[in-house]
Amino acid sequence: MESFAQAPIIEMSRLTKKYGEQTAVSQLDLTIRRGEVYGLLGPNGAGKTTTILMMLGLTEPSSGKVRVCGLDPARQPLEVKRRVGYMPDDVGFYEDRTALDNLLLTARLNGIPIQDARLQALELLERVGLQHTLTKKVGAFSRGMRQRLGIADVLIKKPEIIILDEPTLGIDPEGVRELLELIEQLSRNEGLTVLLSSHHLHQVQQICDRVGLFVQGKLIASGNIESLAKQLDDDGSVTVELSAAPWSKELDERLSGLDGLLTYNGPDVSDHAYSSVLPLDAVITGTRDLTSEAARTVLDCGASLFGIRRKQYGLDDIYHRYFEGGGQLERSNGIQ
Ligand SMILES: Nc1ncnc2c1ncn2[C@@H]1O[C@H](COP(=O)(O)OP(=O)(O)OP(=O)(O)O)[C@@H](O)[C@H]1O
Repeated sequence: MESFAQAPIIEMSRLTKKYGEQTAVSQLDLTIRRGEVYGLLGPNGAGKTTTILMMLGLTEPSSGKVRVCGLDPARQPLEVKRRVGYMPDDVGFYEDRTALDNLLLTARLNGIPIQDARLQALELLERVGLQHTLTKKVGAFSRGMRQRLGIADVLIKKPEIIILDEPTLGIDPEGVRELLELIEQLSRNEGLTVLLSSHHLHQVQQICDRVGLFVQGKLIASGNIESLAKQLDDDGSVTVELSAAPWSKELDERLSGLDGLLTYNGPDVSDHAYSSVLPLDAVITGTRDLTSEAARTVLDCGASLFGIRRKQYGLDDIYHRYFEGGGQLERSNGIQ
């Protein structure tokens, strides 16, 4: 039986949104599980916001299906709104009121009794690190403080899912780190499902369990970083980078003759450089991992090994490969 933690909480199948002739979201198949932190990653105009609006019932799909907590947002928007907290990229507050006042207003709109609301709001302000700003008007808040208040504002109605559109936009690095930590804690400690839309690879990589890459309305890849890296590296080849000295003709020849080698990119050496004590670099790609054989070869040739590592693909490589290589769009079939 499927455990609670793995139960789907958001399901989209063949979800499509057209604006006139333009397809903003095309045939989207995606399932997000309870408690997951999922990152929607993609350039401007990729369809991230349109997807979010369909989940919230704020725009109707042209075709296909979306279910949020088992509900159809187009038919049951209020039910969905009760369960989902949405923080747009530019949160609006009453600027001449305090953070506490703003939270109490949101609580009132959500039908929370005033006594409970006050306690909850104070607790939330502490949780997002705004407990020392109780008398300050929101108009005087920094962007980072506003975003933290935005998170408290979506949490006050105790949602099952929070959707954050570019939550770290315009915040300094320290503020970003704190905000990401807060989001991660919310998911880990309280089982909250988090959907995060972003342009920032590194931030998404830090806290998301899985990432979906959107390009031109299509979800072209989805998975954890490891599985995306595998998709990137799907011909099974392994690349090893090494640094050694002194370099010799023998070392060159033996490395380029390794069994299972696909490509060898040795240093550009002159006779003089062969005797250099400065380490030189080589890149070896094989049909399998040649790290230990390459290391042994260096030592057998009487050279010192200054470094050797199997190349690991990060989200950066993946992002560039998918976003800059139109040819990769074909891989979109059958992802979950
Ligand atoms: N109300 C609308 N009417 C017509 N076209 C729209 C409308 N909303 C969005 N679009 C178009 O749909 C496409 C997807 O836009 P969307 O805002 O979903 O992208 P996005 O990935 O969220 O981009 P960004 O990162 O800039 O917010 C874009 O080409 C956009 O111009």
